[in-house]
Amino acid sequence: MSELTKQHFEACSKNAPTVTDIEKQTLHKDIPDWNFVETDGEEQLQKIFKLKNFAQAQAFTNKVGDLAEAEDHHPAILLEYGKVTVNWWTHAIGGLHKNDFIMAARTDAAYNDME
Ligand SMILES: C[C@H](O)[C@H](O)[C@H]1CNC2=NC(N)=NC(=O)C2=N1
Repeated sequence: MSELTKQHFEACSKNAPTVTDIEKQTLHKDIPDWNFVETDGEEQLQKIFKLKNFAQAQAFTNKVGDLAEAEDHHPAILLEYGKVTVNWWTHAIGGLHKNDFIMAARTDAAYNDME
């Protein structure tokens, strides 16, 4: 499990900077299966998770929802049969903050708990 999962979640104001390219590269090493995507001009982390069926995908979606509520930091989640697509970014700054990498690592841990 990535050490990032245990890192402290930082309070993030709308004046906080997005991660630098160097920070991005370093943080990405902990969550290498996540892809950088751009949606509406905002950079996001995205990963597609495979599950056995709809019920499992729904259960995983709920786990991710619980992680989000615990930190008041929310992803976009697309729930499909046997498949969940999760996007993390920080709406307040219109891009990526370290918090998004922490949430991605926690999402991976929640997925590993499903198996
Ligand atoms: C008021 C509330 O704390 C904010 O609107 C939160 C809610 N969840 C959030 N989630 C994400 N991903 N980014 C935010 O900037 C954000 N802001």
